[in-house]
Amino acid sequence: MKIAVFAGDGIGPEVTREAVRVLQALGLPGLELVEGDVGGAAYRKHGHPLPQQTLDIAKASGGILFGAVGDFSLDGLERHLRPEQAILGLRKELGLFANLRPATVFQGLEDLTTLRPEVARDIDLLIVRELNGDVYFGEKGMRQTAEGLREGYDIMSYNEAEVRRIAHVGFRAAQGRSKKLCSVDKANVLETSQLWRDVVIEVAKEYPDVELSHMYVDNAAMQLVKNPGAFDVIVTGNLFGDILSDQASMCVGSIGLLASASLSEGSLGLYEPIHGSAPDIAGKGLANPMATILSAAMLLRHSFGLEAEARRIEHAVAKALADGIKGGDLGGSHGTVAIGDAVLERL
Ligand SMILES: NC(=O)c1ccc[n+]([C@@H]2O[C@H](COP(=O)([O-])OP(=O)(O)OC[C@H]3O[C@@H](n4cnc5c(N)ncnc54)[C@H](O)[C@@H]3O)[C@@H](O)[C@H]2O)c1
Ligand SMILES: CC(C)[C@H](C(=O)O)[C@@H](O)C(=O)O
Ligand SMILES: [Mg+2]
Repeated sequence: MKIAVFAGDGIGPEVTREAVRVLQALGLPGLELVEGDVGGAAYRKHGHPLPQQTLDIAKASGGILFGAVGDFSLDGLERHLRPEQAILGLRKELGLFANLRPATVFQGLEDLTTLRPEVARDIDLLIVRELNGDVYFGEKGMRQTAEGLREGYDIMSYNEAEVRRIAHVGFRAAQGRSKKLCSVDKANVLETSQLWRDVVIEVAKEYPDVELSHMYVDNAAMQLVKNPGAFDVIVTGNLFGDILSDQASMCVGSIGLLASASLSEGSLGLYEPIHGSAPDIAGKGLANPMATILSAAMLLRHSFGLEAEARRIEHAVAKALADGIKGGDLGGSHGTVAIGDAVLERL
């Protein structure tokens, strides 16, 4: 089994190292890890955030473990050379259109959240985020208005095929859980969202066992804090899913806990924490690697069908948390390596 490891920038290499140690400790037969450069690190070395050799490594692998990209000192580069283009390029080039971002409160650890424990207690939700379209990939640029003012623009659009394929992912995910799907949009204002809603309603006819509801994204942001336990599966577009998943992470406890899977039509997937390169704590050994370790579990489950091994990792993380192993993001004092050690001890 060949796994590509793209550590990236900032805390990316620190958290990825711990996830790799966990993968290695499982004794998986034929495990082969192949490293590749992405992000600002790749730009500095090769002049591009997503070099061809990295793409080749990705395509030759069965799954990709990704750290994070982003380097503020490179934010002045033309957009196509900025570090973030590595992750955007991989998602697009590899057809990784379905982003699964689960947010579940760890049992007995309701006090990790900044919400009141009785509000957070029931959180067990899954955000299904479309990852290949929306305002992220539309035409964009800078121009001048007739009055000579600078104007930035980004075209938001979805076609019906793009909405249909992510809607199916959402409905199937709901079928495997408690059969409730909430589609989040902004159909009261955006044509993109009206089409989204129309198509989701059409697809719903194929899933009579799933209860479909719709919610505007502003209300969804509010309900995620008011009554997060009421959500099961949320299906939404690229931009709304990005924002709501960071919010959901804090409902659970910390952005350092949330893993993700970005899936294609085939078995190739990319697995990464939902957080970024965290330049404010990079290089200090302070980052919580649990989100990346949990992403490695998702990799084993979704790309290699190794459910038992995935659960071993998830139980070890939950046990470490229950035993009081907490990073600074959770008000604790354990560093990156100490958290990795603690998970390894409990595998
Ligand atoms: N998929 C990705 O690679 C990805 C995702 C988000 C942001 N980014 C990039 O990362 C850079 C920083 O962005 P940002 O500051 O908005 O978001 P961020 O997620 O990097 O950090 C936000 C806050 O959360 C904290 N944090 C994040 N991960 C943590 C962890 N594992 N443990 C403890 N604390 C953690 C950070 O210290 C910071 O205070 C930017 O260049 C951005 O574009 C990349
Ligand atoms: C780094 C950025 C391009 C990325 C996104 O917006 O998708 C990140 O915020 C994420 O959540 O994975
Ligand atoms: Mg994000």
